[in-house]
Amino acid sequence: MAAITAENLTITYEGVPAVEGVTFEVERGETLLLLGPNGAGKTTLLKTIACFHREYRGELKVFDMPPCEARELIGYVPQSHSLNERVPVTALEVVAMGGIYKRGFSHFKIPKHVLEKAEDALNFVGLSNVQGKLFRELSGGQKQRVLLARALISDPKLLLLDEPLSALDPSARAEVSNVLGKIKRERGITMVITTHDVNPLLEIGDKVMLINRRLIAFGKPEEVLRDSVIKSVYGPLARVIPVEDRLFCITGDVHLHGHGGGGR
Ligand SMILES: Nc1ncnc2c1ncn2[C@@H]1O[C@H](COP(=O)(O)OP(=O)(O)OP(=O)(O)O)[C@@H](O)[C@H]1O
Repeated sequence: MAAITAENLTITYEGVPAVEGVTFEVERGETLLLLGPNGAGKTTLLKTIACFHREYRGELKVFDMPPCEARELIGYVPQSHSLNERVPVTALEVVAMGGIYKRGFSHFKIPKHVLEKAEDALNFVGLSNVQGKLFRELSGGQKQRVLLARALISDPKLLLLDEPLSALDPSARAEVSNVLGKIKRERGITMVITTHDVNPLLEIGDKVMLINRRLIAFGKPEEVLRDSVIKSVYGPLARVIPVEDRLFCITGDVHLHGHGGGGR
């Protein structure tokens, strides 16, 4: 059974399509990198898989169920800067909240077993040393790892991550990519990761999907990341450069940060 199946999927906002006629499948345990320019429909597709947005036609199944029936199996990791940071919560409390909401607790007393799971999750992402620190005082890379821990606490079978590397410096990007690799290797969780910059994630991506409202290309990284495909979406300056045994994809402004850095 596939983790995600979409067939002729069209997603609309008040009747206007943001994603149109998309067909693809993600196998269990696979990591899919979802790539596309601004406004291509990446977040819309992710939110629809997560059951946050429900206006679609065509077929969409998550573990063979409609997305809203599969919610307990799905972890969603938003962009870290989309969180309200005025509330003074600690890293540990942010992680524990992932367990509380899923289990339907209505009051803000975190049960001991949830706190223990939160500690384990923070340990898994390498952040046990900051558990008592305020979330808003953490670095960008630490915040993103806390959000990963929060999603992991409810043992999801599918993790949906919206631009987990955006607004991070190269060393923080490497930190977060390493944790994503660990989640894939040690937990075997299926992941869909939206990104403008595919380069730091290529090591963990089994498949790449390029969309621009419609599906442009879907397949293994070396099948999708080809000059002609990238140029068709990002224009003539975009290109794919083979560097030793890996690919480097330049889709916009050129920022080369050395090995594992990001060209966009
Ligand atoms: N709540 C909404 N209501 C109406 N239209 C929306 C809404 N959210 C997104 N859209 C539109 O849907 C299209 C796809 O947007 P989406 O945010 O999914 O793209 P994206 O690929 O994630 O873009 P970015 O990389 O800039 O985040 C855009 O045209 C956008 O304006």
